[in-house]
Amino acid sequence: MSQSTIRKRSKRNDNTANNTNAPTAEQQQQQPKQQFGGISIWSRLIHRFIMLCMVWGGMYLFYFKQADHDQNRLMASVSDNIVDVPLIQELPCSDHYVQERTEFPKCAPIRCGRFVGDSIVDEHETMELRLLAETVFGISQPSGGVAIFDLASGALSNGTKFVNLWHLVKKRKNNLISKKSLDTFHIVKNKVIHNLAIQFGISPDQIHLTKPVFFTRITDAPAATLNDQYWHPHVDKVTYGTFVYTSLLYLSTYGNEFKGGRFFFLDNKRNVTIEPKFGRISAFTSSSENQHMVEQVDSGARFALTIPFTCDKSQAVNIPTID
Ligand SMILES: O=C(O)CCC(=O)C(=O)O
Ligand SMILES: [Fe+2]
Repeated sequence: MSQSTIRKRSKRNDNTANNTNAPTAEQQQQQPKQQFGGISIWSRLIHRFIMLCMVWGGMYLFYFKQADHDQNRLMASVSDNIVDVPLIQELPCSDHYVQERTEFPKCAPIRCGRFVGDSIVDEHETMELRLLAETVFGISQPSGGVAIFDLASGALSNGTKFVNLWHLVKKRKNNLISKKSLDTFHIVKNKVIHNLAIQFGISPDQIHLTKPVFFTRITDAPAATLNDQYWHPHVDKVTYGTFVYTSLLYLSTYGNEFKGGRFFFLDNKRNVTIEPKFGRISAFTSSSENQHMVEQVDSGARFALTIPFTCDKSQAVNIPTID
């Protein structure tokens, strides 16, 4: 309320204080005509205008929040700690599974979707696999921003090509991979299978590891090969052929060890974001209901392990053993 209004009001109060009796008809006629209940018409107009602005502002904010909510949803942020029960998003399955359901009824998904869990794999297991990745990538000199090591085939990025690490290990030319880290991998894989079976209503003994089972280290170095262009939207079943379930174990933390590099599910009306976090499992059915992409890494090094599964035993792979 303006100061002049306050002044006017106190003046009026003074007048009434002096007059103990009700105002005479003459006095009433002298009252300013533009006052209602003691507030000038201007004050009322300003008051109404402010109220209107507040209502419009509120509606505008609500609309924007709603629009943002429709376009993007942060499913799992780094500050979230998803323990005990995984966070699940169920989705209608794509038609891809129709044939798989008849061929592999205990493996093809009955329900589709995705889940995220931060306590499926423990800290020691994650650390063991992170160390494996760091050791292996220590001898890899990729030409671009992506270093890949496929645990199944042994292929390790080297320049614009690959070397076979298993050949080197078997020839005892190095001891980069220990039995302990491979045992840890199998423990992690079995934990993931257990969770996939629960979430997607399948039999744990009917899904099989398929290739490639790969570690990645992504930096901001410019792309030199097609493999380096990891940021394109894709559907894993189309890209890799045999995937029915994709699981990812993050071995480093977004915002802490690297910038950029978030994972986005590209749903019809919105993106659903997973922020990679050390020890976090993100798993999903691999068909078009889960189209996704990885944001470009701006700085630091992003480590992850992809563990994919198939229903088709003929597409299964074994990880070599070490004694
Ligand atoms: O590393 C990730 O978060 C996902 C990688 C991915 O989508 C892929 O390799 O197909
Ligand atoms: Fe993918």
